[in-house]
Parts: sequence; C-alpha cells; structure tokens
Amino acid sequence: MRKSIATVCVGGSLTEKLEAVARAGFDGVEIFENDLLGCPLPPERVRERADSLGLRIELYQPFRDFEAVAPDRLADNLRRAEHKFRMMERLGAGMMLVCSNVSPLAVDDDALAAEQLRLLAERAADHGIRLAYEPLAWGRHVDTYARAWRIVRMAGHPNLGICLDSFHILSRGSDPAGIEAIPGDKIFFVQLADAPLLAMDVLHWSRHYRCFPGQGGFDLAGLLAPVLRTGYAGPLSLEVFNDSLRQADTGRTAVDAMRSLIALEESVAQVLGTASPLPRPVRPDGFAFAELATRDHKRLGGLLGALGFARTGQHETKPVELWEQGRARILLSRVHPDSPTDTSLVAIGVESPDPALSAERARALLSPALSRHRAPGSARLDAVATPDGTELFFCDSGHPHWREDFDAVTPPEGHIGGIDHVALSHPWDRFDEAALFYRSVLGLRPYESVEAADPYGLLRSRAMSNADGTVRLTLTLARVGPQYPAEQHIALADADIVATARRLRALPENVLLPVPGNYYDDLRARFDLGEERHRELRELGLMYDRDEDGEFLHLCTVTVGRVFFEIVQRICGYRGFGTANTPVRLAAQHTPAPVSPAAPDVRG
Ligand SMILES: O=C(O)c1ccc(O)c(O)c1
Ligand SMILES: [Mg+2]
Repeated sequence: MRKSIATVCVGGSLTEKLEAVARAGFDGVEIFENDLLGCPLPPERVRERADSLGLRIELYQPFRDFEAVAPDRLADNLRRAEHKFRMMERLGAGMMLVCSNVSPLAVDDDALAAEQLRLLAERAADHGIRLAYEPLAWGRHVDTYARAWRIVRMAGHPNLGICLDSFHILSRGSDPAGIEAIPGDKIFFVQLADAPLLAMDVLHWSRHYRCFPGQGGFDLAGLLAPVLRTGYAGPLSLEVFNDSLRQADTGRTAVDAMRSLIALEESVAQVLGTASPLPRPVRPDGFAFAELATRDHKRLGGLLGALGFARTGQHETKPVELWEQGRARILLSRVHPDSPTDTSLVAIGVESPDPALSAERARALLSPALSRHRAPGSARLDAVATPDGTELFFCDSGHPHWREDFDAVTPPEGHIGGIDHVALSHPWDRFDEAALFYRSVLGLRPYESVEAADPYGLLRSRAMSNADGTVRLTLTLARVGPQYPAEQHIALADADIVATARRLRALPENVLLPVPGNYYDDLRARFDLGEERHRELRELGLMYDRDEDGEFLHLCTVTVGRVFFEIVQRICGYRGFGTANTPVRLAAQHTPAPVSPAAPDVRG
C-alpha cells in the first residue's frame, strides 16, 4: 500500500519536511494548510519539489466548519472553498479533507449536512477534486464514523467519501468492526495515529499527545484489518499531532514514522493472514553481555570485584576487559576521548536463536547497521544502533563464540547468575521512538509508562520485556542538568541477595546506596513482613516489593560516572521492577555519600 504522512507530523519548514519524508521512503504526503501558507514557494513550486522527490501530494487539509449551516452562511462557505480548490489545482492535490463542523452555529440535521456537502462535492468535481469527510471526535454533531458515513451516503455524490482517522475512532471507543459495512471505494482516505491511554479532554489529547502506531495504547492493527477488508486501496497516512515531535529532528522523526508503518503492516498482515513485509520476528532469549566504556577501569573493576565478578579475560587485540560471574558478563572498554562522561553503558548484546535473521529484521525496520569492527570479539557479530545510541549486538543463543577472542578463563560461580535487566536513558525526543524500536525489532512487550517523584523532578520510565522475562529493559526519560542522577544501570540477578548484601556491608569501603530509615518505618505499614524479616531488610539496606505473583528484593550500588548496578532477586515469578521504591532510590542518589576515604565518588 502507498505510505503517506501528514506534514504536521514532523518539524521544520515545508521543504525540509518534504525532503525528510522522501528520504525515509514515503510515497506521498498530506499537506497541512499552515505549512503551505508559511512557505515562501508558490504552490506550483511546492508541487515541482514534491514531484522531484517522488512524492505524491495525496491530500490538502483541513477545510473546517462547512456543513449543516444556515442558508446565509452557505454562500460564504462555498466562496471559501472555491479559493482552496483553485489553490489545490496549483498544488496538484486531488483530495481535500473536510472536517466535521465544530462550530456552535452548526445545525443538528443530517439531511442538511448531506445536502450542503453534495453542493460542495459538485463544486469540487468542477476542479477534478474529491472530498474526504472526516468526523472529528469533538465534532459539534458529527463525531462518529457511523454518522459521517450516513451523511456521505445520503449525499450520494461520487466526489464525496469518508476519511477514517484511527484517533477519532479509537479515542471515543467506537467499534471499528462496523467499518466493514462501508464500501471500500467510499473510504477516500485513512489516517493513522496511536496515543497513550489518557483520561483527558479528547481535543487536547488529539492535538498534543498523538504518537506513531505502536508507541501508544491503541489497537491499530485491529482497526486497519476491517478497513483493508473493505477493499480500500488508498494510502495509509500517518497524522500525528505531538508537541515533542514538532521540535524533534525532522529526519529522525520521518524514519521513526516509517518504522511504525512497516511494523503496523506486519501486525495487520498477521490479523488478516496475508504475507508479511518483514523477515519473521526472532525472539531474543537472554543477555549475552553489557559493555561499559570507562576512564576508570580500576574503580569500576573494584566495584565489580566487590560484587563477586572476576576479570576473566583481556581481548586479544583491543583494550577491552571481560568481567564475569556465572552467565553475567560485563565488558569494560575505553571511553571515547571526546566523551563527556567518565563511565557509561555503550553496548548490549542479546542472545538470539538466529543472529543473522535478527539483524536482517532490525535493518528492515530501518535500524542503522554498525560496522563489524566494533564487535567486542573478532567473531562475526551483527550490530545496529539503538535510539539512544547504545549499540545492540546479536549473539548466538547459548554459544558466546565472541568470548573466545578474550582467551578467557572459566568464570567464577556466585549467587549472581546473569543480567536481569538493563536501564537505558533517552532524551525526550527519543523516548517513544525507543519503545517502538524495541517492540518491533526485538519483539519486547511494553509495560505502561510510569512516573516516579524525584526531589528535583519527575522520572518517567517504561519497562519492556519478552514473554519469559529473559530480556528486560527499562527505558527512562533523561532529564538534563547536573542535579539529576544517572539513569543507566545494569541490574544483576542474584539467587541469594541477603548473602550478597551481608558481604558488601562487611567491606571496608562503602559501595552501597544507603536507604533512609523512614523507608523501613513505612515498609511496615505497606507489608506485614514479620519482625525478623523487617529487621534484616533494614540492617542490610535491602528494598522490598511484592506483586500478585511473588516478591522482589533489591539494592543499588553507588554510581560511577553515569552508571550504577542494581542487584535484584525475584522470588516466585515477581514481574515488576520495584518501581514503588524508585522515589526513595532517586532521593538517596541525590544525597551525598557518607565520607569514607576509600569510597568511590558517587557523583562520578
Ligand atoms: O485537530 C484538528 O483540528 C484536526 C484537523 C485535521 C485532522 O485530520 C484531524 O484529525 C484533526
Ligand atoms: Mg485526522
């Protein structure tokens, strides 16, 4: 199907927008009126520019507050329309979007709406233009596709059809199944947008919070399937109004948008049982490694040593160390000389049953491929760049061949057996992009977005996981400014966190984040843990949580550069991330560490 995007989805001037969406592979665009009005080029030149970029101008929009008005207003509305039609001819746009009337002057009369739209369609036909009538969710009287279709049918003009916009349909909770009753050739246009599930005024929700399919909470494939069953053969056009995207990098947003459409095509193909546009999903089934780049190998090595890791190998040709405990593998490499941070997470390796296919799928979803020389070993490893710049390597499940390049000794067995999850930090304009990236490329399921209070702000995060919890990520929204603690961390799965905590407490140097006594006073109110258990948690500085499945114990180390380690123990299938404790952890990370000569610098 033709892929289109409304110019309102991306930031920049009209020509910048056209260039970016063409580069991302779109076939066409919806031109938003404001983009044209603010453009220094006359419509003919915009048309030439679009032509030269291989973009078809699918639609011009929006035309507002036309139908179901008193007779004295009709003449003025038709005059307005004539001007737009002439301008559209110059632009080479064959379809105009007509939004349902939102004015208090509109009359609640379908027959009148149909009669006036028929008149408009006759005028449009004189210019070779077709009209797509779109019921806005906040339309004065026409706010559902069922009602809009009734009016279009009543009008009975070949140049008048309906525009279906997923946001208006799903935000109101309308059942998309009824779309199948509309003949495919009367659906003139289809606009697609997702949105987070928010309880808010629908106009505000639509104008500020829409996002690309797969980034919010709507079932877009469930909406598109009945649309395609009607035989609709027009473009699938993204229409996203979003405050962040207006300010974000134009080219990047265009690629993010295209990725969302490709992923949606795959989801709808699954629903319809048709051929998929993508190599089949390969589910990752574990973490192979996490790589930290640091200027301070000694301090980080000291911290890993305290956690029970051993330096098991040194890369044969590169300045990269391998630190291991059981199947938990951490690589320490050198920081790029230009990097402003002393220590940061730069790569993760996931295990895949078919690494080559994983990489092929990632590239088909427009992930930038990375050159092989970055691989931690000389072993052939496929890698792509993720939205926050972290490199993602695909490694063979259960066969860490890349480890052979480290000439590594057998790793020590301790309580820590592997990586439980990795927390990645994203700038504000990459957060939704990241959720879609991991959802489509790795097949991870997103959890709801959550917010945690921080003494100096609010931390937004969203966890993602595969079905069996062997690959879990938490995506956080990075705040800028030196007052904010790092949000990159590696969480290590521990089979006996009490023993680990005891050992770490006994060290002469303080490597653990202190937890305030008030937390433990309140924990008594939250959970009936018994005196002895409660005392043990307090003494060891362990945090606690529980869900319907099981229990969770965790603690954090001090921060080195941008990174800290979390040690976690999941008991009986606990599925969360201890989010209830995040505000306490964030506050503790702002509190200066107690002075101790050997203590690592918490501020990095
Ligand atoms: O918010 C609006 O006014 C508006 C305009 C055009 C659309 O296609 C739409 O879905 C919403
Ligand atoms: Mg719309």
